[in-house]
Amino acid sequence: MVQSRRAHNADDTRNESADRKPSVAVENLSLTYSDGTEAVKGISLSIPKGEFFGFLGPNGAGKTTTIKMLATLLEPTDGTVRINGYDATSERTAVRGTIGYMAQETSVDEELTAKENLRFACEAYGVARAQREGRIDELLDLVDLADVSDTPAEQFSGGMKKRLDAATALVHDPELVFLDEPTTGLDPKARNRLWAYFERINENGTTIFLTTQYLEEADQLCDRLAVIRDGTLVEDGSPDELKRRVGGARLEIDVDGGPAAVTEATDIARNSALFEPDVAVDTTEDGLRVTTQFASDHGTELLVALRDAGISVSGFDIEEASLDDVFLAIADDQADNLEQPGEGSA
Ligand SMILES: Nc1ncnc2c1ncn2[C@@H]1O[C@H](COP(=O)(O)OP(=O)(O)OP(=O)(O)O)[C@@H](O)[C@H]1O
Repeated sequence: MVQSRRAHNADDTRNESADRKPSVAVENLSLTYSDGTEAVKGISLSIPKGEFFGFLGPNGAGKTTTIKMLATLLEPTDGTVRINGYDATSERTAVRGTIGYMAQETSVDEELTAKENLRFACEAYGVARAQREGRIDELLDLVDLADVSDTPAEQFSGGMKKRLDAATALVHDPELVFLDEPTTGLDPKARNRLWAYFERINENGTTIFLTTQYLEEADQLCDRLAVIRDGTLVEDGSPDELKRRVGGARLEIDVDGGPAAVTEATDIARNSALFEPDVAVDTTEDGLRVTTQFASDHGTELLVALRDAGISVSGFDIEEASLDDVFLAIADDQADNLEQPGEGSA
C-alpha cells in the first residue's frame, strides 16, 4: 500500500511548498461585501519568493480586504488565490501553516509577558514543543526584547508592542508574512527599529507583503510596489520605476531674454519629440518646467536644442520625483493625463 506523503509538520510543509513558487499568485480576485460594496474588482498579482512587496493605496482602496483574502480570513467572491503553492480556499490549513499575519490592531495580550505571548503563539501555530524555547529566544533577540522578556506587555511602549506582535506572527518561521500597516502611530525611532527588523527577516528569506501609509517606508523597504485604487490595480513596479513612470521627474530651466525667450523656449520644449508622449511643460517666472518620465535621459539634449535656437540658459536643475508625486499623480485627475495609455495600468 502506498503511504500518504502529505506533510504533517511545519518543516515538511515548508520543504514541500518551497518548490512551488511564487509566494503569491492571484488571478482575477474579487470581493463584494454583503451590502454590495465592491471592495476588490478583479486583481491579478504574482509575488516571487523572497520579495519585499509593498501594497499601497488611498484609504478604502481595498488593501485590507485583499490581505484578508490572501491570508484565508475572507473568501473571495471570484478569482483564485494560491499562497506558497496552496489554494487559499480548498487548502486553507496548508496555507495557514506557511504564512504569518500581523493585523493593523495589535494582538498582544497585555497581561502576559513578552515570553508568555510568544509561548502562546507557538501553541497556536503548532510549533513543536522541543523547538519552542529556542525559537522564542531567537525571536526575542531579533526584535530586541530579550532584556524585557519577563516583563508584562502592558508596561511596553507602542513600538515594543508592535515588535512583539511582529515576532508572534513569525514563531512558526513562515515563508510569507503579511504586515498590515505595521508602523502606524509609531514615532520615527520606533518605526526605524521595526524597519531594521523587517529587513532582517526578509534577508533571512521570508517573503514580505506590506501595506503602509508611509511612502518613505515603502520607498526604503520594498523591492516592488503595487498601487490599488477603488479595488483595481493601477500601477505595479519598483519604487524607482513608479517614480519615473508616474511621478515624472522635473526639469527646471531658467532663460535670459524675458517673456519672449520664455515663450520660445516653452514652444521648443512642447514641440520636442524628446519627451513624447509623456510630458507637461509649464512656464515659470524665469523660464519653464518640464515634467516627464524622460527628464534625466533627455534633459541635456533639450539644453542643446535651446542653445541652437539662440536661447541663453541661466539656470538648470533636475528634480527627481518622490513617491509622494506618484501618489499625487494617481489621485489627481489632471496628473492622470500624464499616464501612457496601456502602460499605466498593471
Ligand atoms: N465588512 C465590510 N462590509 C462592507 N464594506 C466594507 C467592509 N469592510 C470594508 N468595506 C469597504 O470596502 C472598501 C475597501 O475597504 P478596505 O478596508 O479593504 O480598504 P483599505 O485600502 O484597507 O483602507 P484603509 O487604508 O482605510 O484600511 C471600502 O469602501 C470599505 O468601506
